[in-house]
Amino acid sequence: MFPIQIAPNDPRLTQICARWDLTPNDNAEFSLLFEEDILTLKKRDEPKLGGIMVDFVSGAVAHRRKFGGGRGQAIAKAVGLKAGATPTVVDGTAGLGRDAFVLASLGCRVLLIERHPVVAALLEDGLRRAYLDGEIGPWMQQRMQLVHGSSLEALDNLEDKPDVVYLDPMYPHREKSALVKKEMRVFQSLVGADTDADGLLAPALRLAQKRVVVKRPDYAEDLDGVRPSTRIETKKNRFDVYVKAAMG
Ligand SMILES: C[S@@+](CC[C@H](N)C(=O)[O-])C[C@H]1O[C@@H](n2cnc3c(N)ncnc32)[C@H](O)[C@@H]1O
Repeated sequence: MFPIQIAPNDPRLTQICARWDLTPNDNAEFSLLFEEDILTLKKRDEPKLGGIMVDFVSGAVAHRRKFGGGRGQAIAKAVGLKAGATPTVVDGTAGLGRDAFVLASLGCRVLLIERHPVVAALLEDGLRRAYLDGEIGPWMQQRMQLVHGSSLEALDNLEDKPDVVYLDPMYPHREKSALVKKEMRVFQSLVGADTDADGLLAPALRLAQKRVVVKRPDYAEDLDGVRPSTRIETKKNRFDVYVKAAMG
């Protein structure tokens, strides 16, 4: 049960609490509210940080889909997207679904697994609105599906083996907190560090047919101390690629 503050007279929030096992609590650190039909999370004592929400239809994520470099992006190369190869992907650490959305918008079918109930609630709300959108709704319904649970178990229980398992666990930030984007600060204080992330690599390698891709900050050590087959570097991050078989 995760304690959360909600507006008591909004029946949509009462439903969300029941569905995601959230406990309405007036003194909770975080509050959930609808802002213009968008489920939003705020840190109660730090309103200046603003809210976090999932919006695939407009805003930064939609902008990146339209103008963000398509299959030339590092993440696309890392999962092996190329002419004639559009891999299926399990995103084992879905978060706010941004990376998964980039891959889905490039044609990949992505199963998103998220264990934090509040993050999963925000993600489901973002998917609900995206599924209804006239432009992206039809392919979103086909390509992005959410599962709530821990990938530490779920990866070993999936029947359909994807080409790629993608992992982006939380990593403690090195930058001074003032430099971390406001939205990221709310997200980090909600989720914390994924200290058990090393345990994801082995089940990911068992499940993926072709490769496992791990997104890491450039200063981070290898996941579970295992050296990848290759690395794709970006300005702040790198994608560690563990190759099992050629993309074909
Ligand atoms: C850094 S965020 C991922 C951000 C995501 N790549 C994006 O583009 O929005 C990491 C997320 O993974 C989730 N997570 C960590 N370990 C997990 C596990 N074992 N199973 C499912 N979700 C997990 C955390 O709750 C958090 O929401």
